[in-house]
Amino acid sequence: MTRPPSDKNLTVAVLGPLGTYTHEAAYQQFGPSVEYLEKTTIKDVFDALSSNADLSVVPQENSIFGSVIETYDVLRGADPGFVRGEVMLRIQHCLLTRQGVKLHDIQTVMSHEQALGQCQRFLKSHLPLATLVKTSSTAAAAKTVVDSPANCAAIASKICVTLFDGLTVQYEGIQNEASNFTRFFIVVKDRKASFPSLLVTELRHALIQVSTQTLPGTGADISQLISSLNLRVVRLDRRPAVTNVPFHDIYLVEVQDAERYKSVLEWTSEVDGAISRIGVLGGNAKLIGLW
Ligand SMILES: O=C(O)C(=O)C[C@]1(C(=O)O)C=C[C@@H](O)C=C1
Repeated sequence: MTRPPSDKNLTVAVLGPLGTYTHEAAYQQFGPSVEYLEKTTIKDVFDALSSNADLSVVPQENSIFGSVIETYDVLRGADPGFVRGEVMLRIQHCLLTRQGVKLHDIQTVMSHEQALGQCQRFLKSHLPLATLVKTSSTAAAAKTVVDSPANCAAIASKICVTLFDGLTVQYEGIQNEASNFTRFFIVVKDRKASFPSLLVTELRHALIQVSTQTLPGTGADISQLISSLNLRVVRLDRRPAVTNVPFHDIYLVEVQDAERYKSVLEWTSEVDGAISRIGVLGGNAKLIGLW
């Protein structure tokens, strides 16, 4: 492992523009002394690890709307980066418009698909006829509303009102449930990449890509592969493998066991052992996170 960069020199890629929840989550973890790189899409945030970012922060799952598909679509790939930490953020969505706009004027509501999904109930009851437009992020929607016709609104964080001139909060806390949290992953380039010591945790998590042989009927099936890990599975996501074999999937298996594995060394060797067992059974497994 190379020497960890000092916090002052750290560059952290986030979904932009500034004002997104991803930026807020990264700021909660790393504060004002690091440099934030604003990227247009979640894929771009991951890709920044191959150019100028030391770390990337990406949304992983929301407590109302579930897994963030764009993130898992990168995590299922050949070079997905390596998860080294997590941050949890409370999400309070607001309906933002230009000043002077009334609720009945609104015909278009823009936001990231996660935010539109988390606010479905409000949209159905207050703006049932509005056209919903997906944007690359919540803050991108807020920024667009500033220069759009008055009948446009955005779902975004209240912070956007202070960042983009001319916006006002029409409604606050419009998500389906008062309690709303998004969990974010902190990602580095690969397992060998350095990471700040503040990310060393007691959580004992690992994230593993698992898939069966592509030819049906050869090798162990997915339930045998996952049970051969012999680790406590806490999350399971599945995405198509995007090969020419239809319905061949990649499973993203998150395991955790802080109770049983007190030392990092013991945990790491247990996870590495579990991955080799999958290979012995004829499956494919790749470690893509350890924190
Ligand atoms: O658009 C943003 O503000 C983001 O940071 C993305 C994102 C997500 O993809 O889940 C992050 C947190 C909220 O759940 C809504 C949107």
